[in-house]
Amino acid sequence: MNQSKEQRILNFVLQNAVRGDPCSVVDTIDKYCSQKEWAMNVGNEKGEILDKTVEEVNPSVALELGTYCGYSAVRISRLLKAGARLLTVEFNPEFAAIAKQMIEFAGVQDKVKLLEGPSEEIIPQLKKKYEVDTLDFVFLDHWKDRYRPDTILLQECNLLRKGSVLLADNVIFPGAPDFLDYVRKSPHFQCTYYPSHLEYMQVEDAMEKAVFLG
Ligand SMILES: O=C(CSCCNC(=O)c1cc(-c2ccc(F)cc2)cc(O)c1O)c1ccc(O)c(O)c1
Ligand SMILES: [Mg+2]
Repeated sequence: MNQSKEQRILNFVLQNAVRGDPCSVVDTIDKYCSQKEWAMNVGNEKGEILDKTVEEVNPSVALELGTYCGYSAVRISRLLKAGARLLTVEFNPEFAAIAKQMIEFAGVQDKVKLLEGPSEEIIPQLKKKYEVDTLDFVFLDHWKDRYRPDTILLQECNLLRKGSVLLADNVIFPGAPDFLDYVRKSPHFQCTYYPSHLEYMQVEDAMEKAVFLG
């Protein structure tokens, strides 16, 4: 049976990146996806905005919605301090299987917990089943029409505290207009807009940071 694009990306990493070196995994995925096959990783340009935000927050507990092949899970976890952890949620079992192997090859498996299932089911389980008190950082990169409902769900589940930082990918392309409208109009969020480009393309995109004010 012919391989999926995601399997081809993983194979390219297994054959060309350095095992246990997260930076080489990130660079190798970017090399493949910019030269061979486009894929919906956050990419290096928006990845640098992600890096700066993670370094600024220095989270003990981080959540990612939308793992895909594990590119941003590796990118985020390489910056986490000792003892900090990333919970990453993936809906698609094929993507989750690829991401698991990517995370293990990068050597960050001790920092990353991959949760398979829809975000709307997993978010309400975070406190009791995954022993989360509150989240310091949330990276939204899953279905774009889930950003707004899941942001509301995070608040309803008391998973945000004063200063919790949300960072959303693709707020311009494919776009998350209802999320932007919600956080920018809400008195509970302080928002910052970061213009950028769609990964590996010269198409306009952007990221939005929304800090929870309590
Ligand atoms: O992961 C998923 C769904 S697939 C990934 C979503 N991401 C995108 O759709 C995505 C798409 C594009 C893009 C696509 C076509 C273009 F022509 C141009 C751009 C770019 C991105 O950067 C993206 O992130 C999930 C669903 C439900 C859950 O509850 C859950 O936890 C996870
Ligand atoms: Mg994205």
